Amino acid sequence: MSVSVLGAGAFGTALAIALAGQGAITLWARDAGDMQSKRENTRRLPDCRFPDQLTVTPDLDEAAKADIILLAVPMQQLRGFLADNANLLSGKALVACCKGVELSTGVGPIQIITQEVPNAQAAILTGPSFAADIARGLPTALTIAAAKDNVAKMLQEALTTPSLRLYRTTDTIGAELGGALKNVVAIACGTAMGAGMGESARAALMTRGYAEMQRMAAYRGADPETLAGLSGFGDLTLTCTSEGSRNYCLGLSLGRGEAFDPSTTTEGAATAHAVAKVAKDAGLEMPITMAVAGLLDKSLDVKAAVNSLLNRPLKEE
Ligand SMILES: NC(=O)C1=CN([C@@H]2O[C@H](COP(=O)(O)OP(=O)(O)OC[C@H]3O[C@@H](n4cnc5c(N)ncnc54)[C@H](O)[C@@H]3O)[C@@H](O)[C@H]2O)C=CC1
Ligand SMILES: O=C(CO)COP(=O)(O)O
Repeated sequence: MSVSVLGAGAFGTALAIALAGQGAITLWARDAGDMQSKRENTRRLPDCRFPDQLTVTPDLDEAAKADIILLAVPMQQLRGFLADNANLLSGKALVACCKGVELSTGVGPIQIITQEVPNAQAAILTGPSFAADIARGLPTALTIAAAKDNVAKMLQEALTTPSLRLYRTTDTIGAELGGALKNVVAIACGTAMGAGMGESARAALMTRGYAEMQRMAAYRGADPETLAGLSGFGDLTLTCTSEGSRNYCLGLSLGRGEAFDPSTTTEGAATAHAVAKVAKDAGLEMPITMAVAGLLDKSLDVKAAVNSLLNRPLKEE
């Protein structure tokens, strides 16, 4: 099975490096020139040299010939990218590698793939992993989800490496929501830590944030067990506790009242607004998500956000 990665940000580049150990792999980049000459993605993933089996190309027609295509463009760009290239991608196994909920529609990557490239086999690769860890070959475990188990199994076998271990599930909704929603909680946790609220506050936010994730997942028909796995609990743990996470760092900046580089990919920001809308329309209680959305659009300051959580009516856990 041939594999290509479309999108050469930190994660796409890291996956291409990791999978190059298994055989030839193509990485498509809009701006391939520098990477072709330097054999490194100096901008997004410095100090990780490309193996010989990795070919970087700006030619999408060439890259799209592979049987398995990993889609590593950011979440809010996914639909436009697929719509522009639907003919090239028709009939392929398309694996979303992005995490989030679409701002304009409230849906996740699997539904976007299904809508834009109807006869593709849609899947998602998600779970706790920093790009630099994967590129360096550090031990990592991820979830691969596809609606049909035979597709999930085929992808699990094709994309597992000696250091990257994939678990499979057919619960695509649970897998994509786990990865999407943990980023919103990471922003909340970063904010708490940045504002000096302490480790106990972070633990409370992680736990009650997880309860919100479970609530949204149940509403969307996911299996709660999926959220207890790598995509969900696993990714929540990583992203809410490490400055390696851009979403957590966005929160740190909010908590400290500092500026944050707007060009940084922080999927949790758009997802917070998307999920807040879905929750409001559905009557779901997601107060942490609402507080994060309020912090981001500046309708709440940190003090008001904390008060909005602490002053809620007392309830059973
Ligand atoms: N960086 C990480 O450690 C991890 C990232 N992810 C997910 O991977 C996705 C991508 O994130 P990163 O690679 O880290 O972001 P990044 O900011 O490093 O790179 C994004 C890349 O997407 C490209 N891009 C943007 N719009 C595009 C379009 N319309 N067509 C083609 N290319 C386009 C940009 O040129 C850039 O190379 C996100 O959803 C993120 O949540 C998942 C796990 C780990
Ligand atoms: O998804 C990630 C880890 O699993 C990466 O997190 P950030 O996008 O917050 O950097």
